[in-house]
This record gives sequence, structure tokens and C-alpha cells, in this order.
Amino acid sequence: MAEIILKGRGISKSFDGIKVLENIDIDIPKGSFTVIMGSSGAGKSTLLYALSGMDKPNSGEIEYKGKSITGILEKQMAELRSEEFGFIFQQIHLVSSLTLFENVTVAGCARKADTADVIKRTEKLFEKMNLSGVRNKLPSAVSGGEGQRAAVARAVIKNPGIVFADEPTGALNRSNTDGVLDLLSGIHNEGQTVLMVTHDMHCALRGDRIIYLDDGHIKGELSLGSFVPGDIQRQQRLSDWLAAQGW
Ligand SMILES: Nc1ncnc2c1ncn2[C@@H]1O[C@H](COP(=O)(O)OP(=O)(O)OP(=O)(O)O)[C@@H](O)[C@H]1O
Repeated sequence: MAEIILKGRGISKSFDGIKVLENIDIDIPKGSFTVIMGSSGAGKSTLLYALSGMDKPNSGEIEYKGKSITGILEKQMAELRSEEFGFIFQQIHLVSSLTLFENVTVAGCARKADTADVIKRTEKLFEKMNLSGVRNKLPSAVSGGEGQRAAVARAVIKNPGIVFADEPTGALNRSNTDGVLDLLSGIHNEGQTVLMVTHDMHCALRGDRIIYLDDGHIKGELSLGSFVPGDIQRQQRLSDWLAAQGW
């Protein structure tokens, strides 16, 4: 059985006295591509933020690589997020005054990083992500798809333990969406653990495991196996399963 890289137990979260997450238990196996689905307002992003240490749950325990991260100081949590976690959001948060290439190398040059190695790895990522031609452009001068592909490069430059993606294609058209999804499938095939929130079935098909959140609870879980482009049966399985969840 795969190692559990991230574990949540009894996670609850309320906003203004309204329960959004209620006693959630969740395991993220190393190397998995887990997708959290559910209707709007089900608590998907709240769960992702709690698991990634971006927001604190009201109660519950979270373990990363076997160690509790629940009670750690904010400074240590910030270090953990910076060193071990990669993030991709719907809105592309690149530094507007830096080129795409600089955005990625700056993120990669954390403590103890070898600058020459970071530059070499960024060049490789840019080649793989079809970004070499726009590497010296500012974020404002590239397309949404190019910007989001650079954001994926930035998320993986430090070889994070987990990449957290919150609706990473929510602001993109279909062709740019597929470009970003192909990158996510690519990094997953290379062994990267990915945890993605989406409300889009087309995106969810990339996951090997789907969790359905409903009214603050995990209602169901589907094991989908590896993604194969154009697999009609996979689409049907997911679609039938989502319908059974009340999607
Ligand atoms: N910071 C906050 N303050 C108050 N309420 C919040 C906050 N963040 C989330 N909520 C509320 O918690 C509920 C769950 O929000 P969340 O963003 O986790 O849902 P979601 O499933 O990701 O929805 P969507 O698919 O629409 O993004 C919603 O009712 C939302 O309004």
C-alpha cells in the first residue's frame, strides 16, 4: 500500500457559526492524483486550505509525512508551505514586475538552493511546458494559458511533496485548460502527488481518485485508475458515479 503523505482526522471548520466541514477524515496517498468534487459551497476549497495549512481548522489533526502539523507555529507552517507544498490557484498569482522565467527561478531559489541548478531546471520545465518562447515576457504580456503553465512550473520547481490546485483551469478556455491538465497529468505520471479541487468533470477525469464532498461530509470516493486520453468508459463511470452522489 502507498505511503500516506497527508492525513486529516476529524477536521471541522465553521464560518460565523455555520459548519462548513464536519469531522472529515481523509488520506492522501503518496503519488496519487486526488480530486475533490462537490457542489458549489460544499466546502472543497475550505478543505484544501485546511489540509495545506493555509487556514486553520477549528478542530482536527493533520499529519504530513507522519508528523503532526496541527499545532505548529505560523512561521514553521509558512516554511513548510514554502519548502514542501506547491500551489496553483484559479487566478494566476505571478509577480507582475518579474518575467515568467524570473517568477519560477525566484520561487526555486529558497534557502540552500543552488542557483545554477534552479536555472537549469527552470529551462527544462519551460521547454517541457512549451514556454521557452515567452520566458522573458512579463505576466501581463502573455496569454492566460501561458501564465497558468508558468504557475504550474513555479509550483513544481522545488520538487514539492504535494501540489495543491484549486480550480486551476477555472479561468481558462478549453484549449488552455487541456494544456494545463496535460501538465498536471505529466507531473503526476512522474510521481508527483497532486490534490485538486474542481467542479468540472472534464478536469476531474485526470484524477486517479475522486472524493465527493457534500454538506461538509465526504459522501463518496471513487477509484478511477490511471488517466488515458479519450477513455469513454472512464467518462461514463465518473458521470454515473457523480449522478449517484447527487451531482
Ligand atoms: N473566509 C470565509 N468567511 C466566511 N465564509 C466563508 C469563508 N470561506 C468560505 N466560506 C463559506 O464556506 C462555504 C464553503 O466555501 P468553499 O469555498 O469551501 O466552497 P467550495 O465547495 O469550494 O465552493 P465553490 O465550488 O463555489 O468554490 C461557503 O458557504 C462559503 O461562503
